[in-house]
Amino acid sequence: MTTADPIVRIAGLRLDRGGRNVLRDVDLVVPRGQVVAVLGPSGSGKSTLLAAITGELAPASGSVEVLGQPVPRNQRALLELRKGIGVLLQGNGLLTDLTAAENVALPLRTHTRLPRPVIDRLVAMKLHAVGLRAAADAFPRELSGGMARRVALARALALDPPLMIYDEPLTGLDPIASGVVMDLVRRLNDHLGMTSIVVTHHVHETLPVADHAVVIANGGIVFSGTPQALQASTDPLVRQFLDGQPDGPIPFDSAARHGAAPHATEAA
Ligand SMILES: Nc1ncnc2c1ncn2[C@@H]1O[C@H](COP(=O)(O)OP(=O)(O)OP(=O)(O)O)[C@@H](O)[C@H]1O
Repeated sequence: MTTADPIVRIAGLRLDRGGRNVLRDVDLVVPRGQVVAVLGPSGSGKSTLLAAITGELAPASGSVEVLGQPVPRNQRALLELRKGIGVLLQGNGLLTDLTAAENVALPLRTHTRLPRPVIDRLVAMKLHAVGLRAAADAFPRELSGGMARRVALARALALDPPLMIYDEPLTGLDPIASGVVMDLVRRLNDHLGMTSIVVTHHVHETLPVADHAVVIANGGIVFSGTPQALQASTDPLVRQFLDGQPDGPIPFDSAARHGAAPHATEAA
């Protein structure tokens, strides 16, 4: 892979879940170094798109290339690729009986054979990067929601992944903590030379730090462009989502539009 190659290249992608089509005709290129916001209403398929990028979900058709290679179906090759993808999930996933430092050390212990002093040093660096070096010995229950999210971020960064994926990084955070996390997303992306994909419905907190925005609705990408172009869009679909209007071209029950029965797990 050369430095000019995109980090993610998706072409003609169709994704199905539970026998139902969720996304179709998706084309997306994420250039190296960018922060790309993937926006869209609940249930539009944002997490489904992430699942295709991390190889959890195989395409029904089309192609997904990540870090210069088609996402492998072979488990061993997939695990290798995933070492290059840091993922921050909305639930944090911190282990409650381990300290912040021990949580951050986990991926290093699992995936490397580095000696203990080197791991300790790397953990201190990652905690420092998220402004939490002083909290190294704290347990997750002793941290605020924003601090716990930053520890989870430090853990996702542990193996220096070239690609970071954030799935709803602001869920449950107050406006101040949200600002801190989004600022970190941008600064870490630039300082550590990463590329970031941020899936969220927190439009107003995310657009200021994004280089590019994509809006998913009604089974596909309905907007792709700069945050400025998104804010200026007059497309009724985009406006309905941005302005939070209940009535418009995005149906309340998006499954109904596809002519299939809503899935049992569909969010209310
Ligand atoms: N494992 C699954 N099996 C069947 N259907 C699924 C599965 N996961 C998601 N879906 C369906 O796929 C559609 C898209 O879901 P997805 O979670 O990707 O949306 P989302 O945009 O990430 O939503 P949210 O913002 O609420 O997290 C929904 O209709 C959902 O019910």
